[in-house]
Amino acid sequence: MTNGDPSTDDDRQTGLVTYSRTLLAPAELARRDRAYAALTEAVRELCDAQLRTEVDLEEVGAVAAEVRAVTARLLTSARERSFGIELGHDGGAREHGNAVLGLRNPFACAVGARAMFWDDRGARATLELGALYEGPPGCVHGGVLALVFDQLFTEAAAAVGQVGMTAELTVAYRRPIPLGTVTVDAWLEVVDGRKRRMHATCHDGDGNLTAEAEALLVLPRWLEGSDAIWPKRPPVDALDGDVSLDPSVT
Ligand SMILES: CCCCCCCCCCCCCCCC(=O)SCCNC(=O)CCNC(=O)[C@H](O)C(C)(C)COP(=O)(O)OP(=O)(O)OC[C@H]1O[C@@H](n2cnc3c(N)ncnc32)[C@H](O)[C@@H]1OP(=O)(O)O
Repeated sequence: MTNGDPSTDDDRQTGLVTYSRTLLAPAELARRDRAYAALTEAVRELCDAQLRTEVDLEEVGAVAAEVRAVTARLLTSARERSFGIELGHDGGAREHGNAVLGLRNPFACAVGARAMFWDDRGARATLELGALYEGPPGCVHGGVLALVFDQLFTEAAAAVGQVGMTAELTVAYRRPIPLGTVTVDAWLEVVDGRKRRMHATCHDGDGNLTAEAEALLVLPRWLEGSDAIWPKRPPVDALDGDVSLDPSVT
């Protein structure tokens, strides 16, 4: 099965994971990633503007027609299914459709300098969760935070070489989280065979502890001893430097 994208070859199957491999030269792949990252950012800005605009209704109608026309242009050539996982030239995995950190997903909040970073105990991120992520008025949606924790736990486990899938996730919401800057931090606490027990915190922009989470990650039986490839993330010291939109792009 292929993913309908002529720039990738047939899929490689590892357990339940399907990989495709790019057929593009490295420079072309990087050029393409930059172009799609710019498009994604533009769409993200559009979504925010669409949510907050107060232009008159005639203008709203005109913009809706223009956006539909743009959508039709994009669909003149499009994949038939989700992005999935591709393998880059360095063998690294590219999951550009991922809902939290996908390079081509406008809903993703952990991209560029806001990426999820790895260190020797886990992973963390400083995110900007604006109006698009609202739950209680002026505050971050609890489900959005659970989504962020779910991905962060996976990252933290991978950072210390203990990959797994989320089997259980519990969030304790301690106080409302104002929209804006949010810092999340996750680490591995206990490994018991294929089970990994994780812990995480969330702080708001003023440094208040707003939520804590626990998760049980399990290395799936089908993944044990397999050659599944896990994405690599930038080290935490990249936080102070220039972070590319996609760490797999060199
Ligand atoms: C991973 C693949 C990627 C590969 C390449 C990379 C690609 C890069 C991907 C990036 C990915 C990002 C992803 C973001 C984070 C998600 O969104 S993860 C998605 C949400 N989670 C899921 O879809 C998981 C669905 N559940 C499952 O697939 C399976 O139930 C599990 C969790 C893998 C476990 O299945 P299993 O391997 O058959 O485990 P099993 O042998 O039944 O149990 C093992 C142990 O775990 C315990 N256990 C299992 N489930 C539970 C549970 N729910 N509660 C309590 N205990 C449990 C069992 O009791 C058992 O304990 P012991 O008897 O050993 O003490």
